[in-house]
Amino acid sequence: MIEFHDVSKTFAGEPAVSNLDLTFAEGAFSVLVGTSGSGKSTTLKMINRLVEHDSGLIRFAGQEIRSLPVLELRRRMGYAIQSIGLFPHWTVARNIATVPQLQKWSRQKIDDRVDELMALLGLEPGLRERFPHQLSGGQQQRVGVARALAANPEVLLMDEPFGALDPVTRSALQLEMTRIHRILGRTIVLVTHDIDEALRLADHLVLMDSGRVVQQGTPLELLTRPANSFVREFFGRSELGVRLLSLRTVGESMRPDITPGESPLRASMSLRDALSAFVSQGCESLPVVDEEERACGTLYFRDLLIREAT
Ligand SMILES: Nc1ncnc2c1ncn2[C@@H]1O[C@H](COP(=O)(O)OP(=O)(O)OP(=O)(O)O)[C@@H](O)[C@H]1O
Repeated sequence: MIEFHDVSKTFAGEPAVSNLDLTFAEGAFSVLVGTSGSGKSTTLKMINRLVEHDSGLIRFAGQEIRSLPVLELRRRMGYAIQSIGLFPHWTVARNIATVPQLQKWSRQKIDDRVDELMALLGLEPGLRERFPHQLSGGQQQRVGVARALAANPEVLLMDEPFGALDPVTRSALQLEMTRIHRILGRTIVLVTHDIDEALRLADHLVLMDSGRVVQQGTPLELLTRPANSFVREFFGRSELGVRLLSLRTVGESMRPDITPGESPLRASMSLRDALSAFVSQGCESLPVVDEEERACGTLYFRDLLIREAT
């Protein structure tokens, strides 16, 4: 869907990103993670040409992005950022409808789309005519995401979209994003410096440092097969997430589908023990049995990393 070939960018002679080779697959939830100043935002902004790359090639749906008119490119990509940028004197409904209005959709189609997106993002219909300052931070972020999705973009680009939120609201919105991604199957590229957020959301995780990709792959690959000591130490800091896993059971997090497989987990086991089983077996899902050894569901590795906001 989006490919980078040997892409570099410097600002005033200082390299911001160097020789990036990346593929963001269609329908995948890709997450760029790394320390401050590692080049994550620059990478994201090069996709919609808010930042122009100096060298190399970036393709979107097979076409070199510079061969597309910049407005067309941006119309095909939703963009949601931490500072939200809602228009303060516009209602929630009008903010969400920004792009459809520019594209001159009919009033009815816009109204229907606003209703649909508010429901999708868990925004009460009563908030429709409110102004941004009359919303909580979490509600504002939801409106920002709804606006980015309004015109059915092929790609959703998100730059620290939950950065300013308290941990509980942040966790709730992360959960919403995984649900929305599952429903819409849209290609998402998200930037964060939060390790637990990255592990929870990503299908494809890209770890950056000093403008370079240090390692990319599934979260499980990066956790279990770190390419070097930097990767190991970086994820070592997510110990807190692992500790939290010991508070919850497999039964609470499994899905009801029954899948065949050896070495099943017990529903009463803690997620921390389940994590050890995933790591030692190097697989993405494991069957679950109840106390009578009857198959009762499947635990997916990625669901381990989604914490409920309770
Ligand atoms: N417009 C700009 N002008 C000059 N330098 C810039 C500009 N944008 C980014 N940089 C520099 O490029 C490097 C990469 O910045 P970038 O914002 O991509 O990093 P980041 O990983 O997203 O960091 P953070 O998590 O702190 O936002 C940094 O050294 C930054 O100072």
